[in-house]
Amino acid sequence: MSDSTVTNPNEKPPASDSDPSAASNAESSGGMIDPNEAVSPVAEIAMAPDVANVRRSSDPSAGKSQLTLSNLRPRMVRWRRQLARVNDFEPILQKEDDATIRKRSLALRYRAMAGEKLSTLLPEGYALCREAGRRALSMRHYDVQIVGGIALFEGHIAEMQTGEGKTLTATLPLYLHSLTGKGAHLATVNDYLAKRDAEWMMPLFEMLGVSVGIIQTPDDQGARRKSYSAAITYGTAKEFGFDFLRDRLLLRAQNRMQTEMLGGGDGGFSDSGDQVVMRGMHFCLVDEADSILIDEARTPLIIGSIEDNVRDQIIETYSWAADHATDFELDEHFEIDDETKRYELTAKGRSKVRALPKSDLVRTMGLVDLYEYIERSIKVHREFLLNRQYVIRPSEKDPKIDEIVIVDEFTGRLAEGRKWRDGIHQAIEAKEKIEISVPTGQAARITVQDLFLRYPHLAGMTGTAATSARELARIYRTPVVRVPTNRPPQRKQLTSRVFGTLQSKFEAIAKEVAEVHATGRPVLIGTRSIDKSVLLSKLLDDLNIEHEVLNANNVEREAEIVAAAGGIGKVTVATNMAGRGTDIKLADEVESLGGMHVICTELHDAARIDRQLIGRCGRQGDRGSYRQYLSLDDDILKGGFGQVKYDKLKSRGEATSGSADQLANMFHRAQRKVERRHFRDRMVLMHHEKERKKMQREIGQDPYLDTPD
Ligand SMILES: Nc1ncnc2c1ncn2[C@@H]1O[C@H](COP(=O)(O)OP(=O)(O)OP(=O)(O)O)[C@@H](O)[C@H]1O
Repeated sequence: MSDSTVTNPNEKPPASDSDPSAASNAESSGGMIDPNEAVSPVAEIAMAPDVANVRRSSDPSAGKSQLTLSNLRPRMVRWRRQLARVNDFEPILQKEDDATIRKRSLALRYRAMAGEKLSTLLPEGYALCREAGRRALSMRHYDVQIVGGIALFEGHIAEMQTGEGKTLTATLPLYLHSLTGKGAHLATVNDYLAKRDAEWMMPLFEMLGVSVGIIQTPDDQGARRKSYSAAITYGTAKEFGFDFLRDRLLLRAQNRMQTEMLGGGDGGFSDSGDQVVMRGMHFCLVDEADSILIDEARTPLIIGSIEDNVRDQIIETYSWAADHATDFELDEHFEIDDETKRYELTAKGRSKVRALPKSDLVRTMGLVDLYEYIERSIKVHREFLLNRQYVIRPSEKDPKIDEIVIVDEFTGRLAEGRKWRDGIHQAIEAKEKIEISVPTGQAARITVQDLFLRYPHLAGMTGTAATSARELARIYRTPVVRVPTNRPPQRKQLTSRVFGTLQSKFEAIAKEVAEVHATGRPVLIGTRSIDKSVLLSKLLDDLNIEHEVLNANNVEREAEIVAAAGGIGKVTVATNMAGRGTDIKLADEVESLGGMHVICTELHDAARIDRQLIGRCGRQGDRGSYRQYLSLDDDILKGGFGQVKYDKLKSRGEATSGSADQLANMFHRAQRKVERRHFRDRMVLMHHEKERKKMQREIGQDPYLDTPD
């Protein structure tokens, strides 16, 4: 394919700022409820519809895309000018053949390598990317995507509604930054998405002569090195972090850290044969930025080392505590602090611990430690439930051994390779009577925050950053801008329903599913845990409604289930793994029936997770609707208001028949409380990490390698 049949009549500069047809901010927020909307420091861009895409065959007289501004911030004026320059290139590039496009790309690379500023190369670079997208993928970057791409290049977090094409937008800053030859990384949440997005966008990059590498968890060092040597590398945040740590350990072993730390090293080679895999950190674009930069920021990435000589003693004490955890009664033997959620033994509880039978090994443990083991074990027995927070499955390394795999609350996926901290993971293993993986000491660790702050150029994309805008700006110095949708969203919110108990709520949900199902519209139901997805599935079976269940237990079939979920009459029950990165394509007839209907069965700890699920419908301006179902025994009420108030609400719920929809706001209040608590936790973690690093630097240690447990 060389010459394009599409001509571009855009010859005039874009229209004025005050275009009345510009999409309003309300439209650009997707009509969704955002409790923090009023206070969120998110910059808004308002744009007129990108007529060039729509016009292609139908309206040859349509003018150039117009960008209007909701305010006159200088950066937005600049972005508008840049968009105009990108658009100016379009008619020229469209007339050129593939080889010329590639030559142009090569010329840009030489200019970038010669030191020309990337911002000067942006208009031609983005226009080339757009042209390559149009030819190789049949997707021409919309104007809103170009502006999103400019915001990303300038180190922002771009909030783009779900389904607006973040994958394609990412190609713009990745391509531009790759020109300097220092490597551009795209960090996403899991291997599946890294591979899918890279392979999807590959033809575009190939057309521009840009190499792409993909990092997957099982890759060996050789494969990793090759992927990092590509101009653009897709991978998960976790793998980027582990590779950074492994390289650092290697460099220290080879005594090369000093130069590295002083900035002299370029991550090159060693004499001993072993080589680092990364070639430094230059630019990283973080997909699902809120999830990676905020949710995951709480768990540090750790590489273990050194066998612990008191391992046996520790293992035995975990088992001992697990055997006795249920002997302890709330209030009599232990208390739970409402604010901190800490479990603390009472005087009576402590004396009970002292009186418990103990083996010789357990007896040699300090008493204070024994109290802690018991407190932790009680907590685990009460709060960590099989098939909710975790599943048990044969270990990948050794299938004869079972292991605990965390179900990520935020993504609904199995969080491979992750462990709870502070002995929680081991206490759960003891409770489940499987092999206890006592930590072996840390060789290296890094928090997600530190990892990304090491990139001199950082940007992010997300569907739902508004609620985290302050935090993102504060920690990463990445301002959030909201990019409007290409077409006005048509997603309808139906009134929330509140019920007394989970049972009555689920029955009402099943009824609604049956009603919508009868119209032929596809229905997607999101549940907060695997066991609830199973419960709902049983209810649907009772009503003879054919459906699919998508949860962390059947991840192999995910692609197949998702591909079918938008078909006529399809019903899909999913844990919130369907909330991210899943593009559900609607069958043609579905749009005229009203699009997909999404049912949220519970609020999540963070409002943005709910918004992710809702974002499965009404994508790219499609029609769609959603409804939130709640009940007085929902976990969010316990998290937000504490056990005592929760118990009261629960008993009130048990006495309630029918619905109590007027209480819906209370649930959102509870959610905001939980969000605030998590925010405080993250700030405390950040503060401690900062102090620790400062102290270690003062005594000449490496904060990533010389890590206390
Ligand atoms: N410029 C474009 N032209 C044509 N189709 C597009 C364009 N941009 C995006 N799309 C289509 O929009 C759909 C959504 O894209 P994508 O999966 O990248 O969205 P997303 O923003 O990542 O959504 P989510 O937040 O749900 O992951 C895809 O089917 C893609 O093909």
